[in-house]
Amino acid sequence: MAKRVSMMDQHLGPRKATPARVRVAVRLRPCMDHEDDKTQKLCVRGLDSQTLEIVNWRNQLETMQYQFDSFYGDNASQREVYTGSVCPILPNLLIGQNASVFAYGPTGAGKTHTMLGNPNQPGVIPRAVRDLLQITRTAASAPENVNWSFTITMSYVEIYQEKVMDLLDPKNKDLPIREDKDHNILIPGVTQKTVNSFGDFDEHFIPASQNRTVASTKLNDRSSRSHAVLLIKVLKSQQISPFRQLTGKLYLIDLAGSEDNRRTGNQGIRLKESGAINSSLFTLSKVVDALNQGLPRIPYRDSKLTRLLQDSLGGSAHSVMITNIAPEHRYYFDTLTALNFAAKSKQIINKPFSQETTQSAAAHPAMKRPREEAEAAAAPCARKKSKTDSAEESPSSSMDASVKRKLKLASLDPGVVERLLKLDKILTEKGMKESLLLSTPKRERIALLKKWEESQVEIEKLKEKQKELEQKAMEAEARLDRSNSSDCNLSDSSVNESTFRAPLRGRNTSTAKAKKVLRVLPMQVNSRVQETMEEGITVIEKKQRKKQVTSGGQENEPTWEVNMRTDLMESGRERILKLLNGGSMKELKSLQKIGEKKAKLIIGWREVNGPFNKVEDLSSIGISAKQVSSFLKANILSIIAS
Ligand SMILES: Nc1ncnc2c1ncn2[C@@H]1O[C@H](COP(=O)(O)OP(=O)(O)OP(=O)(O)O)[C@@H](O)[C@H]1O
Repeated sequence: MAKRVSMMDQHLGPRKATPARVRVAVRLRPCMDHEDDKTQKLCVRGLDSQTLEIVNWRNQLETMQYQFDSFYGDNASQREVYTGSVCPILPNLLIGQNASVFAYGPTGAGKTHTMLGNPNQPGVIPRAVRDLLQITRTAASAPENVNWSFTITMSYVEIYQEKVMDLLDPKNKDLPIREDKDHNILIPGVTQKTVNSFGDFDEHFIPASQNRTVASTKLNDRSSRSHAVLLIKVLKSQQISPFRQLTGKLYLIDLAGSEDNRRTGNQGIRLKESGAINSSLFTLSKVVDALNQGLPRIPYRDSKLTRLLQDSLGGSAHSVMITNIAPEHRYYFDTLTALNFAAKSKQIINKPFSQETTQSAAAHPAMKRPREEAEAAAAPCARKKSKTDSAEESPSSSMDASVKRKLKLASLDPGVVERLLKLDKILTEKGMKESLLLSTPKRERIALLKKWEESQVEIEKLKEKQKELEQKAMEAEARLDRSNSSDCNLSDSSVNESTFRAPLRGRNTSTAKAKKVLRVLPMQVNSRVQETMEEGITVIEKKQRKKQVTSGGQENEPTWEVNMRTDLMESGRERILKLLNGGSMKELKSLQKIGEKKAKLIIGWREVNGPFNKVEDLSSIGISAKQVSSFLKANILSIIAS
């Protein structure tokens, strides 16, 4: 669970201080004009390490003075700027606080030079990364951090024409910017690379920088056409319970310069880019004004730039703004605007807090036993970030990856594998090879296919065997019927077994184990008595007094009389009575000649009057004596047979 720890709560000595103001530094670039013109055209000069003056355009004989946290003159080195303004905020990252450094100023004033520099004069970005690596290494070896580990990751994006583009993976275009419940600004889906050494950083950063949109204008040969944002995350994780995690984020931002298009000579796409740049910088200025005036609504959402800087301006970060200015007279109004913006920005108060989370012991990887790890890996939706590359908050990509990694195919049902194979076929046909569900190593896939084929053969064999058994059962039955008919010389009008309901209905020709079957065989008209398979039971066809012919001209079916041993009759009667008094609806319905309606009547009667004393009491619910008698006979036969 994430929790905010305010600076007041931390007992951090000097850092226990009050909310942090945005620190503003101004850097004056050297004059780039010809030597001869220099003195005449300069409009700004430094007075000390914090103060500078600029000519008052209303009165050339006057100057206006500005004071900032730091002022770096035209001969200040990259190292001075870095150590004076950026280096002091880096330790905050190790205690889970955010920091941001952004270079602001008109086009051609030296923002990219300050942030990036060149191989001979490295700027803020390479210096900060190098120092962070060093600081975390030192911290990791300190005795108080013996149970902590440190991880550094990087993401790099540009905001080009109001679109967030992933410079580490240019395919990732127009990424969203979101805010989590703790008001942290996130870029879901942005590429994140782990940085273990400066070599790692170079490897990712250099090609990514080449992806940044740069073009030539009349004021700058290599003018940035976008705002570039490098995000460095420092994760400090406790390796023992309670597994605290501190996440500090450092934003290093090289803003595009404000442009006066009468002087840049921009046209077409350059003009469009310039429009987007100026509009986002105008929103930035509105945000600063709103913060200074304490307005209830700060228009962060009016541009992608301000949305991304929400943490840094009036938010949770320790922020440093380096305002770059140019000394040449032709830049006068740009410089004045930049200085005024810087002056009002320094009044902004941020409220840094530590971003700390704790993981339950069970959830921490160190506490997972191998089996739990395997289970976590097998869970299709489980999210596990790769050690080197990952996408921040990217549900779809991580889901795809986890499905590929975590489908434990060897343990899948062959039917599932078959369906997956079919799906893969469809995906392949649609050209979506990267989404294949069975993207597992070839060896494993072949083994699975083999297993699946074997299962199919096994299923076929079982089906064949079942057919054979059914055939045999039918033949045996036919043989029995033939022998019965020859022995008894019986007619086709034999009593159908279906006359006996549920208890006898269990006869299944396909089951190998034959059920006990009662065969009631009709006698011939001459009243021969047939002993049934059950000892003591005889079934006799009643002598027909007269051949009855129905109105339809059909002969009536013969009726039958069952003679049974008295003791069998009595025990059957007892069992039926027991059923009548205690049987459920379903059990009652399983009795011969009892349907739903009668079963309901039986239950209702016994609820009101108590148990039946004898089966004949069924007459109380409207069953005639004759019906009771045939009910008894039919059911006694069924019960004996079952
Ligand atoms: N302090 C400095 N020392 C030496 N050269 C500098 C300094 N600052 C800027 N320059 C040079 O000035 C030129 C313009 O600088 P840069 O490209 O950094 O400007 P920018 O503010 O980033 O412009 P844009 O907004 O158009 O991208 C570059 O050639 C750069 O090397």
